[in-house]
Parts: sequence; structure tokens; C-alpha cells
Amino acid sequence: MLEKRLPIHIGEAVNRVMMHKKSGTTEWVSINESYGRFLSEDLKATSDVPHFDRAPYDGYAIRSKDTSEATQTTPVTFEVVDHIGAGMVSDKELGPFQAVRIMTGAQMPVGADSVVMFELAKESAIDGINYMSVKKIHKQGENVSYRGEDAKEGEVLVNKGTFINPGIQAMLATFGYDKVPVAKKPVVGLYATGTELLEVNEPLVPGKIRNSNSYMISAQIQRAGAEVRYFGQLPDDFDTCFEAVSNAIGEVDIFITTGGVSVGDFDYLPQIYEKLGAEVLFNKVAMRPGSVTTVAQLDGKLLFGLSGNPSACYVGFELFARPIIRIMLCAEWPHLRKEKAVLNADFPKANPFTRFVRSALSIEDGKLVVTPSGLDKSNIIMSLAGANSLMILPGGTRGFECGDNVEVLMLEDQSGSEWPW
Ligand SMILES: Nc1nc2c(c(=O)[nH]1)N[C@H]1C(S)=C(S)[C@@H](COP(=O)(O)OP(=O)(O)OC[C@H]3O[C@@H](n4cnc5c(N)ncnc54)[C@H](O)[C@@H]3O)O[C@H]1N2
Ligand code: MOO
Ligand SMILES: [Mg+2]
Repeated sequence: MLEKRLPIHIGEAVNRVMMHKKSGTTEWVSINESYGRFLSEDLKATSDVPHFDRAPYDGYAIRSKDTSEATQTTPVTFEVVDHIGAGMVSDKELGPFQAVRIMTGAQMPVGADSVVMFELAKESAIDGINYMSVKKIHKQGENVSYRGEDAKEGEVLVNKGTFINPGIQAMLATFGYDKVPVAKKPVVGLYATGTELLEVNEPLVPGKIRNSNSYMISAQIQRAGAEVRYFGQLPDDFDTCFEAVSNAIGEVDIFITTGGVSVGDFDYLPQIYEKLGAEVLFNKVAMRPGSVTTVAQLDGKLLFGLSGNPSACYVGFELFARPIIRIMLCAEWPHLRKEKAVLNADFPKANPFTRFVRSALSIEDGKLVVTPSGLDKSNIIMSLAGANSLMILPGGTRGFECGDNVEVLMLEDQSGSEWPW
């Protein structure tokens, strides 16, 4: 007899998955490989930046008090006693009306507290001695880049769990991290199931389709920051699937299958979970697409049975698997970032289940506007290409119309959201 599945609320389903979360572990990688990874420790300033006072312009380092009488008609003249570029340090201590010719980035000489830019200095030479005169009062600290103005030693600059972007790469180098502590990528195993599946390079034949989910989920796994261990595709045969799945689970941190989770005669995942002795956390969620998403745990390891229908598979991954991956990447906010946007389409029919519509989120006149990126059915592939967000249409008795305010989940954002949404 057909088993009756009771749909549970999406928030409850996410909570049940998150009860089995595991925290991230550290691995040290070369700074050359750290871009795009996630910090597993807070990033602290190991020194002041800059760590010496320096010239921000090419010009002359002077004692500002010597310019106190300078006017347009009565310039003040300085003797140029040294000449330094970036990387050089002058051994002169400036006396009254002495200047050091200095280039951008060079350490300020002892006694100097201001820089006269070349554009404001008039140069001259008498008997082989160089002079420079200035017609404008310079204040103490004028044109000086002070020690610690960029960062102070010991400051926490970036929190653990942050995606390493090009700016963080610059910071890491500044602070001498030739090796960077990053979260070890969880290894996510993946099998596609379905007798109808062709490999990408196979020609189409009646009744069969190319396996697109494997490539889609592999990309989603990588976008989430984890490593894919792709095992291949399996026919809908219980023994073959059971053996393959039971062998694969031990090799990975998280295990995903696509297809075979519904109530069809060849949907074997439910029986596989049962024979494995896995605890099914849920097998029906009040959401569209992805209502058949099934998640089980075996000895604390999560087994995600994503739908075979491409859009359902995609959404199931983002809502349930992504936060588990992000937690293992030390994220403070592992769930997709949620924002409010103005709906740019009509959805006149109500749906008892909450819908996650694959959508394009854009900014128009300073407002977030969300538009479906294609057909809103769970078997649709093409709408996924233009989707940078999932529009949330809460389940209930009403439809939605253009101009309504709705919530959206951003798929390509790194910051995440507090939970519950
Ligand atoms: N009597 C019922 N039938 C169905 C129900 C239900 O509640 N009662 N649920 C429907 C819903 S909702 C969905 S979603 C699908 C889910 O089916 P499965 O997860 O069991 O997946 P399959 O049956 O294996 O395949 C569904 C569909 O997706 C295609 N597919 C499968 N794998 C791939 C792949 N790797 N790449 C591309 N496309 C794939 C497959 O050919 C099927 O067309 O069940 C409904 N049925
Ligand atoms: O699991 Mo289905 O995706 O609700 O169409
Ligand atoms: Mg099925």
C-alpha cells in the first residue's frame, strides 16, 4: 500500500537537518591558493599598517614649524640635505630650515612632520648646494601617512567564516600570511539515479534524457564552497543502487543522490535508507518545487535524497544542503541571504505549499525587483540559467500580483542571513 507522507513546514525541515551539523576544521594553504576559500580563524593585524610614518607624495620632508612665516610674497627657503626614495631610510635628523627630498612611500626622516609636494616647491642651487622654497604654511602632519592609520596591531579585521576576496588577499599578504588558515572543504559525494539517464556525450534516443542534474549539483556544491566527489549515474535497480550507495557513503562527509525519492515503483531511495538503517528526518516538505526532498542521517552523516526533477533538485540543494556545507566552512550565517523585493509578475493562483520561484533579482530605480526567470514547474531546466535568486511565495489561499512586496533568497551572495528567516 502507498505510504502516506505528511508534509512538514520548511523551517522545521531545515531545523531537523541543522541538528546534524558539524563544525569546520582548519587546513593551512598557500596564500596563492586561498582566494575563494573561507577563513577558519579571525584575521588579526600582526603589525601596524603602515609600520612607520611615510610620505604619501613626492616632494620635500620638512619641519612644519619652519613654514610659519611663509606667504605668497615671502617664501621660506630650505636647504636640501638628503634625497631618498621608497625603501630607503635617511640617516639625517632635520635641523631648522632643512629638507629631505623624499618620494612617495619613503619613511619620514627624524624631525620631519610634513611634506611639501613638488608642485608647491621652487627649487634652486647655489655653489652646488640644493635649496627649495615654499610660499605656503604647512601644518603639522600635513601630507604624512601615519603609522597605524590603515590598521593597528592586534585588531581583528575579518571574522572567521568570511569568503576570501581580493581585498582579503591583500590583507593576508600585508600581514605576512604565506600560509592561510582556511576551512577544510567538506567532500560531498554525488550519485545520479535513473534508468533514463544518458551521459552528456551520448546521442538522444526515445525515452531517455541526458543527465543534467549531476552537472548542476556539482556546480552548486562548488558554489557553496565544498568539494565534489562524483560517483556517476546508476540505473533504477535496487541491488545496484544499494551496493553503490552503501559503498560510497563512507568515503565522503555529506552524501547526495538525485532522483528516486518519490512514490514511484522504481523510486528506491526510501527502501535504500531503510535497509541501511538510516533515520529519515523527513520525506515531504510543504514547498514547491522539492516537496519530495528526503533527508536521512546514518551515524551522524547526512544523506540528501534530492528530487530527480531539475528545479526541485536545485531548490532542495540550496535550502537544505548548502547551509550544512556553509557551517562546515565556519560561516556564522549559513543560510541564503534574504531580502525584500518588488514582485514584477502576477501569480493569480494560490498554492497551499510555499513556492520558491527561480528568479532574476535586479535593481531598478534603487529598488530590488524580482522577476521569474522562466517557467515555474519542477521539471523545468531552462529557468535555472537566469536565476540569481529564489522568490518566496508563502503557501496559503491567496495569489500574488505585480507590485506586491515579496521576500527573495539571494543565490550568489556570500554574506548569508540570520535564522530563522
Ligand atoms: N504519485 C505521485 N507522483 C509523484 C509525486 C507524488 O507526490 N505522487 N511527486 C512528484 C514530484 S513533486 C516530484 S518533484 C517528482 C520527484 O520524483 P523523484 O525525485 O522520485 O525523481 P525521479 O522519479 O527519479 O525523476 C523525476 C523526473 O526527473 C527526471 N530526472 C531524474 N534524474 C535526472 C537527472 N539526473 N537529470 C535530469 N533529469 C532527471 C526524470 O527523468 C523524471 O522526469 O515525482 C513526482 N511524482
Ligand atoms: O518535489 Mo516536486 O518538485 O514538489 O514538483
Ligand atoms: Mg520518481
